[in-house]
Amino acid sequence: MESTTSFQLASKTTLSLGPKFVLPEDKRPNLLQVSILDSVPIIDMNQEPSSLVRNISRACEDYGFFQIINHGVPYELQDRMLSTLAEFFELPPEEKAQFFTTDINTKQVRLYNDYLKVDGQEKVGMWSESFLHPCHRLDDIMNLLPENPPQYREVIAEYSKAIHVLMKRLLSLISMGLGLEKDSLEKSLGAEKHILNAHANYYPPCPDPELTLGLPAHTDIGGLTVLLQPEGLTSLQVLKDGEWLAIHPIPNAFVINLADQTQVLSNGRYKSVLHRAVTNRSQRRVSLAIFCSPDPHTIISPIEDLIDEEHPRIYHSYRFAEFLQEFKRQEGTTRMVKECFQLTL
Ligand SMILES: O=C(O)CCC(=O)C(=O)O
Ligand SMILES: [Fe+2]
Repeated sequence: MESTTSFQLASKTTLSLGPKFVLPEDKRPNLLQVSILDSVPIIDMNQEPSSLVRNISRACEDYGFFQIINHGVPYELQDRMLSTLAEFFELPPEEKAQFFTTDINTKQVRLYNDYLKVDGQEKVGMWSESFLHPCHRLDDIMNLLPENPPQYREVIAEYSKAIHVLMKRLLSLISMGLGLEKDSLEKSLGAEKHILNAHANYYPPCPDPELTLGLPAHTDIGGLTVLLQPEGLTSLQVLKDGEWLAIHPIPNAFVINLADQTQVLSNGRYKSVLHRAVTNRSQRRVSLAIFCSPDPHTIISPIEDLIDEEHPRIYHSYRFAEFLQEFKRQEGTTRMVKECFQLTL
């Protein structure tokens, strides 16, 4: 068994912030500088189709992030999903240990503690645990998923099915916003071959949120992300014009963000932006991101209809497996993966 269980979040008591978790000054969150004046748009999915497309398109261009309400996924299911995840993360460490791994190449189901390399070497652990696994075509991997809590497999199956429907609807609205056929983005992400991954995050209460981060600044690498965050705790922040903006949770809403492949497919018109999670002193927080990504064999290339004299091609074509390889190579850094596939103009 690997010795990666150093961060024992199963404990409900306040953990001490050992030096392993303290970021150097220039990497700390600087919470007083987070803007409270602006946040990302809130979009009602029940509005008239042409204004819905227009509002989503504007949010994609200006922020790369938005929240949606009236999306059709039952509130009760969201609640059940988050409490099931909390139960999982709070299992005794011995029971969770079977999922801990640092093997990012072969393990499909992974529990891990994210980190940043400081000065290119030393690892500073993030104040979180993350649990990642595929959540589509679940029959193929069901036996690898937790048996405890006993409802885990059933709840994740029901939840991801509902999110998959929502994801397809969002992809078609985003395609229309780009002036494309409604199935264009989904097709470009490999049509039926696309993959859904569940990325659950657990942030215990933190004795000093100024010294550490829950998740470091990153962009998501797939095509589109649907994030469920709990009510009452503001933790997610997004970078806009060099400033961090907080995304306050709204009851019964999802946070939607564009990920790297959509930035490339849209030839840079829609942005996949940096975001991070900060910690809080008082309560544990659980969030769940569902990533929709291409299969590793899918060729990703800016969509031809979005390239013209005024908008010359920014990225070259690549197999998604190459992107994943570069992503892994940059582990522990504030990754700049899509930049490696940019054409030098
Ligand atoms: O916990 C959050 O709000 C952020 C999660 C996130 O960015 C991710 O899972 O990629
Ligand atoms: Fe993310």
